[in-house]
Amino acid sequence: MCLVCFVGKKKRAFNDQPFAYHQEIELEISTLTNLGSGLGRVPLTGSQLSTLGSQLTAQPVAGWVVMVPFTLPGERVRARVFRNHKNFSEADLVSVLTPSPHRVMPGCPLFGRCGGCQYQHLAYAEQLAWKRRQVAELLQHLGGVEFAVSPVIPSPREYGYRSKITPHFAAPKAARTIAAGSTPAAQESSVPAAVSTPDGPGEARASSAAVPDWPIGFLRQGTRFDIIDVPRCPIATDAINTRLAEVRAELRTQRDRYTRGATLLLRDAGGRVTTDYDAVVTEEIGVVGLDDAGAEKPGLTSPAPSNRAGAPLRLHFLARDFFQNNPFILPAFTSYVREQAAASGARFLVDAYCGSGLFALASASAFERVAGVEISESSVRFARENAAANGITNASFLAADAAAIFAGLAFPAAESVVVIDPPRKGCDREFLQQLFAFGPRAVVYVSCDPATQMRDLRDFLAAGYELIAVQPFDLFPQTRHLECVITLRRARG
Ligand SMILES: C[S@@+](CC[C@H](N)C(=O)[O-])C[C@H]1O[C@@H](n2cnc3c(N)ncnc32)[C@H](O)[C@@H]1O
Repeated sequence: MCLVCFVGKKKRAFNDQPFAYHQEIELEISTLTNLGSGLGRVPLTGSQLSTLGSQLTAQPVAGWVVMVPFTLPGERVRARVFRNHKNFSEADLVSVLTPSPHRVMPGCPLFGRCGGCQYQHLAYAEQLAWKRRQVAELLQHLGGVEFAVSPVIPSPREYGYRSKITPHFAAPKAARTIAAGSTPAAQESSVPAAVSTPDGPGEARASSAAVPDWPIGFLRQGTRFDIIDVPRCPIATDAINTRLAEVRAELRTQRDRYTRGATLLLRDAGGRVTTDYDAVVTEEIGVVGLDDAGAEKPGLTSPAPSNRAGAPLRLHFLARDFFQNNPFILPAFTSYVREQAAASGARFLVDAYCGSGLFALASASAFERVAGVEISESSVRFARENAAANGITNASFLAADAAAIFAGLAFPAAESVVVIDPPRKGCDREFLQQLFAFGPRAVVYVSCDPATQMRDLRDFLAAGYELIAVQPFDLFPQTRHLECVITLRRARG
């Protein structure tokens, strides 16, 4: 049998093997994927196996893989299949039959419908444990090494930490009155019915009636174009949420002026929120690495970075440019990078992909000289200004592709450490070739995508570097994202 279902705006034949469209199945969730979805296996019957026939690349010995977002390891769930792939199926959660002891009430009424968060239903300590495990698995599968991963350093704030959000809206004319769960995309993957409690429908279903006809918010879970209205985002700072309410009200009064969709920026720097992409904002990396009793927080072995005069770093940058989005963890994060770099015994530091100078300036007091490279000219302009404004005189910055830093670099390789913090796609080949040709004594590789980081790790190992430390940081609580810092030392060559 072949149904036709909607995928985005195109009609596509539904592959009904091994499950029919919207067939309900029961399964036990065994693990979480890197995308934050629960994964379980369902034994197939002999006739299902023979119908699948040549489609199978391998016999699903342990059972057919089914991904069910918003479920947790150890849970038994009922799920509704909405897509079959070659080797796995995707299904929506219908109900949790046996809940995990780690299931908690999500902090956001839109959890499960908004595509932004994946883990609000999982106790924070367990989020950290799973993220650590995922780094270990990526190390093994993509990096090709078994190595002890340190416990994930938590964010001081589990909610209210994000200092930047970018909500979207479509052209008002294109927007139409929709009922949650009734759009084509939502038909394809309907809203999970029970993301909060095992037997309760949760807010997601309860609030399905009132949907504004001009949503301003984030992408709906499981879609690429459908925007869900988000009046408040609990992972963003309070200041952002206050401003968000004002911005949304202003937009709605001027609705007729918009002929196209757009993406808004709300950037909180020290409690002041701007929506102007070209505004100059300031972030202070305060000395907040101590808990209320004055003890150091786990993971911090020295005070947060400061300039040579001992004052906290104050960094300026353009609101549109890159800056880390969780300022509360930055003292621990930048201290760790500086300590790892300094522990190599190097006298010189290169900060590749340096943005407005975060790691170079936070580490400058531990080195004779630091040099940064960054492709964004405005970020480099601010990195230079930030050095001067913080009284840092041993830092220089180059506006160029990262690979360009090595030509003419006056630092001796044997006395140098390179900090790398590339975009999600990881390091460019050209950059790695130049880096290996230079051959610094150590590398501290910071990444917001451990998958590309572990892919690059193979090249480091092949080039004669050995892995010294793997330290994840949770910059993004309630989401599947994490930051990982790996330290490498030159072993030979
Ligand atoms: C993840 S951010 C890190 C920025 C900085 N380390 C920080 O933490 O604030 C990556 C940076 O790499 C820059 N970038 C992207 N491609 C680059 C390239 N080919 N060469 C140099 N910088 C690049 C981006 O502009 C961005 O500022």
